[in-house]
Amino acid sequence: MSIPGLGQIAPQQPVTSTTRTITLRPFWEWRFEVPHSSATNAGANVRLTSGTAERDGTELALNHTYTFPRNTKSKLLTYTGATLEVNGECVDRVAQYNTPEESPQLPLLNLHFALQELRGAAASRKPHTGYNNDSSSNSGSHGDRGGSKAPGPRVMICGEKDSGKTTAARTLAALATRVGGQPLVASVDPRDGMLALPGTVSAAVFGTVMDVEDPAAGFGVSGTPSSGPSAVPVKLPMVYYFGRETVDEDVRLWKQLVGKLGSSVRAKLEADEAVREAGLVLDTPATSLAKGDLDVLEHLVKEFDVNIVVVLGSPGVHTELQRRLETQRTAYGETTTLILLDKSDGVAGRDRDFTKFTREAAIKEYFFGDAKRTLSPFTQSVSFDDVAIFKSPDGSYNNQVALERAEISAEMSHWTLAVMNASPNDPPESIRQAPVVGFVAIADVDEDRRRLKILSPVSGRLGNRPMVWGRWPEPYINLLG
Ligand SMILES: Nc1ncnc2c1ncn2[C@@H]1O[C@H](COP(=O)(O)OP(=O)(O)OP(=O)(O)O)[C@@H](O)[C@H]1O
Repeated sequence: MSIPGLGQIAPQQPVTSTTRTITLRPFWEWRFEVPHSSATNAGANVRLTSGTAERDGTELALNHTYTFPRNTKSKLLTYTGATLEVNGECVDRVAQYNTPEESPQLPLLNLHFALQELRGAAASRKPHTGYNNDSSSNSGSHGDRGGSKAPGPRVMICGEKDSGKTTAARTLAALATRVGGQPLVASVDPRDGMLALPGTVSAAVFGTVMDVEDPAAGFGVSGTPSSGPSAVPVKLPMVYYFGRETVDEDVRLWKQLVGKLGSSVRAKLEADEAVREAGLVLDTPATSLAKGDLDVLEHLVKEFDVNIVVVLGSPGVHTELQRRLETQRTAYGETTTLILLDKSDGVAGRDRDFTKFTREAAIKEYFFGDAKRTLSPFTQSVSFDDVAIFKSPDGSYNNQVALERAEISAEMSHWTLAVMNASPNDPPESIRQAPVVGFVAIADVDEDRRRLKILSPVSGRLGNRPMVWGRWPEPYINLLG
């Protein structure tokens, strides 16, 4: 049980240049926030000078200075006790717990150990045979594998907005990776964008350490292959483009894309023994008790063969899901276990300015890199008639109308488009549901000469691949400015 607010000292005012020493006892958390209004742009520098500490499951190296950039809200936690040296601009506080049992981290840690046991059990089962995975199948059509051997745990994390879902998913993945596991991690919350720009759903194998300094703590675009060096081994995500902010803006399309992602996940669990053993961690969109939200979660349980559902801080959602899932079985014949965990009182709320800054920073980082690695994107001037840009016809919510070719217009300026792994001549529906190979940004539109200036992370002809112009994230002004 966590006791909200127990022993916390009042938040400090932003400190600009003094170096401070923070001493943490076991299970204490150093909670910090680097404001996006930080004047210096330098962020906060933190050095672990003794003991051990981690950010969302990934350990910090001793005596290495980490820089947390603007717009980071997070915590460093220690299980053993630690001393930190902190310098730079941040608002921080220490959450103190008299015993480990009071820490909101303990239930998550216990969950990790329980998952490790299930992974061990999966390893002792032989992989199943005879299941013919159809990766082109759509939602719900993945068949019964009752006779086959189940993979390791498929854990879905759900809860209300700002309940700590993504942090829990990242921590469980990092802890599994630390003991040599290679779990799949999937995010179907288009607001976040895991290892990809917002507006997407994605999945990747996490078999290596995450980037502690990333504002998204290893889920950001800096963790993917780029033309520059990388601080940590990159992950290779499977990405599908939704192009909307919330699921309810186009439930049908979201379900189709989740179906594609589910097929990719099943194929990966099937093909790779280490991944099969470690299973899946699934991060979900924020949920209320509304019927539509619960339908979304139920859909995910089926699509990803979820056998463990973790509900953070919402007894109502827990009870309702329990009722809905009681009689259901996974494709491996398993029942689904529901676990209700307290929401940590440390989870930070994020207002619209914060999330907008985060999105814009992700887009900028995708093309230009960050303080640690500068990328040099390519700018190409192309005739509009030599590229294939698709969009949904205006007003066509819930996907009743197929994609159509976009007409050139100044409105395209500064939008980010998804480049699809398809041919421009494919049917619009196939284009829409194709995997994403990358993103480009429209830097300028010349309607008179029918030319576009397009920014892309790599060189290469753009006409070979169709591009999709969504409705979200909003255009990022002045990428080249
Ligand atoms: N114990 C903590 N101390 C300080 N910050 C925390 C703590 N736990 C989580 N955070 C931060 O709080 C913010 C929200 O957490 P998180 O993204 O995990 O919530 P979420 O439920 O996934 O949010 P959403 O509903 O928007 O998807 C993040 O910036 C995260 O790093």
